Amino acid sequence: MISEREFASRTPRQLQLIAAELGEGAQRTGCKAGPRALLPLLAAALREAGHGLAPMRLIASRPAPADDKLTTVADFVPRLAAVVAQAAGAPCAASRPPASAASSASSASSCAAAPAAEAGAFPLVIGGDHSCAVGTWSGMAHAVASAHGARLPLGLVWIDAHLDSHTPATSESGAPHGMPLAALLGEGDPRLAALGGWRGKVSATHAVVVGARSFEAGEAALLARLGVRVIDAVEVAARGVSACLAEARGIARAAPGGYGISLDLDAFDPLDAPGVGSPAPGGLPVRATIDALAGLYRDVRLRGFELVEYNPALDVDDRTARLASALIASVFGRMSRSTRGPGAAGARAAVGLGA
Ligand SMILES: NC(=[NH2+])NCCC[C@H](N)C(=O)O
Repeated sequence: MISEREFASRTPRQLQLIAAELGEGAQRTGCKAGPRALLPLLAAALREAGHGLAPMRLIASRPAPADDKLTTVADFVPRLAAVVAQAAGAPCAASRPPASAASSASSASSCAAAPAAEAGAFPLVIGGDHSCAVGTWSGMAHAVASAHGARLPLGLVWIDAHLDSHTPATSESGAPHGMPLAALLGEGDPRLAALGGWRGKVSATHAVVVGARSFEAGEAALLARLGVRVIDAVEVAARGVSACLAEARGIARAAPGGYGISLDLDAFDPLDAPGVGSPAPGGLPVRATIDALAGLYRDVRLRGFELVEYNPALDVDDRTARLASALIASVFGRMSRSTRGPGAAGARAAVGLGA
């Protein structure tokens, strides 16, 4: 929960919903259908919370040989990065020379919509498998670099059952959705890690993983070597999700470039969120997590939000979709004086949790 002071200083920004239709980063490609299935629900929840929405932006991965997932992802990621950079307000080519292929793509596409882009919307990216995160946060880092004239690394709160911190050298599955955090920290395949010609869009000292419980030794070793704080599921159970998310936010929001939140729906228990690409038993308590994220949109240092890995084919009675919609209603809900504001209460009601 953010302070009243942060709330008061928040300049309202238009929300830009970006659908990242990417599924080839995972072994099962069903998350590609996630954004289209979720967006009507999420848009309704956001409108109900009083948000004006910029026209929705859809970006899809192109069909590619099914046997080369990394190529598919590496093709998709710069396009998503360009869209996010534009939404977040990176200036167009006329005002600054492009520093990279990604920024030049961004510049070209942003000029058409320059007035909206200059205002700087708040990107809300809906995946897609989690490899889309490389595009989301690289694009955000580009927008921040353009605005500040310097490459300021971002902080990132990574809420997930997995660490997603493999490089191709340590991954057993070879699936890119197990690699995005490593890439954003500057490690692994240069097509992802050095997108736009530079590495380290996210700073290791300002990156935090919350809820991890399913991972392999190689990725855990990488995060330990880099000094990334990992608050695993055991620690969350011991300390409570609210305290853990508050700590994570404290670490991330001190980053020079501001911070983002990337939330994988598999962070929740498969009983609460069955419609995900890679379910892992255990998980964050739904009600407490939704409450802990209430009103976060108004944190002035929060640059964007990402929700990923919804697989509609595996959902049961729309349980996961309703959870996602309640979560978004809470994050983007109106601030109230108490931590149990209308956003959080409405969110709980929407997932059948009562008040
Ligand atoms: N974004 C996700 N669902 N990632 C799951 C990754 C699972 C496993 N660690 C792998 O690398 O294949």
